[in-house]
Amino acid sequence: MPIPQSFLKLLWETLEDPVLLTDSSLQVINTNPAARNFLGASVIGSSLSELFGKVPFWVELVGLLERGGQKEGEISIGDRDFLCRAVTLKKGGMNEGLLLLLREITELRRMTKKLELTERWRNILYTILDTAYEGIVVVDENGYITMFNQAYADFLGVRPEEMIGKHVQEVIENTRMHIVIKTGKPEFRQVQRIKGHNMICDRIPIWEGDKIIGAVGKVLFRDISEVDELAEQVRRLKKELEYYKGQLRRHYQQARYSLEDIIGQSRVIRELKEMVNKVASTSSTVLLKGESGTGKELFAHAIHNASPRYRGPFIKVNCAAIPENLLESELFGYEEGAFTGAKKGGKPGKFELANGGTIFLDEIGDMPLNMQAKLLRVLQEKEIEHVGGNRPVKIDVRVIAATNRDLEALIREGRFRSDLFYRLNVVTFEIPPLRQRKEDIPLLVEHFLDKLGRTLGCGRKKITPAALEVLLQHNWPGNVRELENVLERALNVVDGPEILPHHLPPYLTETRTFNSRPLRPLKETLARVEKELLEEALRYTKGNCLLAAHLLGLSKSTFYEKVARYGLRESAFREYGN
Ligand SMILES: Nc1ncnc2c1ncn2[C@@H]1O[C@H](COP(=O)(O)OP(=O)(O)OP(=O)(O)O)[C@@H](O)[C@H]1O
Repeated sequence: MPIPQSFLKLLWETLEDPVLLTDSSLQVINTNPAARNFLGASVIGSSLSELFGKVPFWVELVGLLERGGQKEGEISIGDRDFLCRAVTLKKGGMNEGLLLLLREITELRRMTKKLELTERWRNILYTILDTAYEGIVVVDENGYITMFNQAYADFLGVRPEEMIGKHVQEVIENTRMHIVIKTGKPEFRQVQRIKGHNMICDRIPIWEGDKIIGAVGKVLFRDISEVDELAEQVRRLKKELEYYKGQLRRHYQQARYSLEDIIGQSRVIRELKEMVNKVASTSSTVLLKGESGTGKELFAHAIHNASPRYRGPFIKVNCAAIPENLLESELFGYEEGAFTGAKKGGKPGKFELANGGTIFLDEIGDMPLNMQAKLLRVLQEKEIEHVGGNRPVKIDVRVIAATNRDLEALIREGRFRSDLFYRLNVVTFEIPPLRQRKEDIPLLVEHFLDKLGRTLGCGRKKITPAALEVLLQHNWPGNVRELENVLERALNVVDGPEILPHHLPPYLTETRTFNSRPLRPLKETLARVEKELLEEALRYTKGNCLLAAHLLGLSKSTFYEKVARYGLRESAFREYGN
């Protein structure tokens, strides 16, 4: 029996899901009241691409219109999501438009996401529980077990899944979990005897608003005797720590680098290395100048190691890192009772620790003016005075100072004493920035690949000529330190045997690409981009000009005109067929 018209009309009027009818140009020509309520009366006459955006589903609708049949897909309108079923409407064997039935799935999607999130957290929680060292048990408001972790199960010799659903008193001896659920009072660090062991337990009620919904029990240590064992272990480790601290102190009081560790074949580096040999035999004060990361500290070590003092200590002081009020006592030491907090018996300063060796005063340009005066006196008198003391102590120390500041400019600004500058400036090493000795880069790269390969344990990697070229093009404001960091980063991302340009930090390659992009007249560039887009659309639609025109938002005639202008049509059809 045919369905009466009145029934269809009623269905159309009362259906809660929006329904849209379009013509062959995908323009909305009619809707049911639900669609108008949701999208507004102005929806009639608007095109689907305006409503949906040119999402993949819209593209499929264009195809559907040509082929006929039906399709289902997901679309978003505003912040709402819909499942959309599209059916071709036929008239006289021709596809004259589409009928679109929308079903809102926003809430469904939200719930699905929420469920996925809950599931993920549940997995995380279970993993944490099962990898915890402590035994953990969770009970519900009636004392029935809802969670039981692996550690607890191992201790009791049971299987966690078999414990779920049992009453806690059935499973754990001397438990008070069922009491904690009633009192609501947490119990911490309680001793509980289980399987002949004295365990330390926490029992914590779980509240939901003002209602107790369960409790968590934690067994902190498997047995108190373990606490004693741990305490013994801590005592032993402390002793070891003291021993290694001493070793470390001795290590840092020695210069670690010598001349062979200074890599570079540039003329200036060769000359500086020769100079190291010359000045090493004397005790003259040396001033090392150069930007940060150029290798000043390396040279300081090398000078000390090449000198007759090489068996003596090498003490480094970073003048910028020590707070101003501590610098004097750090450098010259203090007597007992010199100030509140002073150590019993006093403390020797860095100059005394460096006796018979070298003191390396790094960042000397940052030394406060009053300390500069005191340092000048030490350099002249070759003796120091403890803070809080009044008898001078003779010292035999070679001073090497370093700075990345322009000391002459600081003198002009009244921030550095000129008399100290002349005292320090006996022998000066000017270490040039890396950008002025780029010929050293390949050797440095090889050196760092060797060194880092060993320390990172990733083996010896190679560098491709293209990646080396990127390094040679860079300006290296951070000098050798920056180069070393860049290579370390590259070794952390490289997975094959060779470092390629894309393993280097993007800031090195990006500037190069930007700088090297050729500038062409705008018209020429726009035409090239337009041609590329037409080709891309034809390729995507496998030569379907109508669809390609739709995709680019062009009328058929404009599209054909452009295709002809760029001589594309024939080649596109030949290559991909229609
Ligand atoms: N010629 C070189 N050969 C090998 N390694 C070098 C060279 N120059 C510098 N380095 C390395 O670069 C890093 C920075 O060097 P160093 O600390 O000596 O620089 P610096 O000039 O003292 O820096 P800052 O002024 O910031 O203290 C170190 O790891 C050092 O070993």
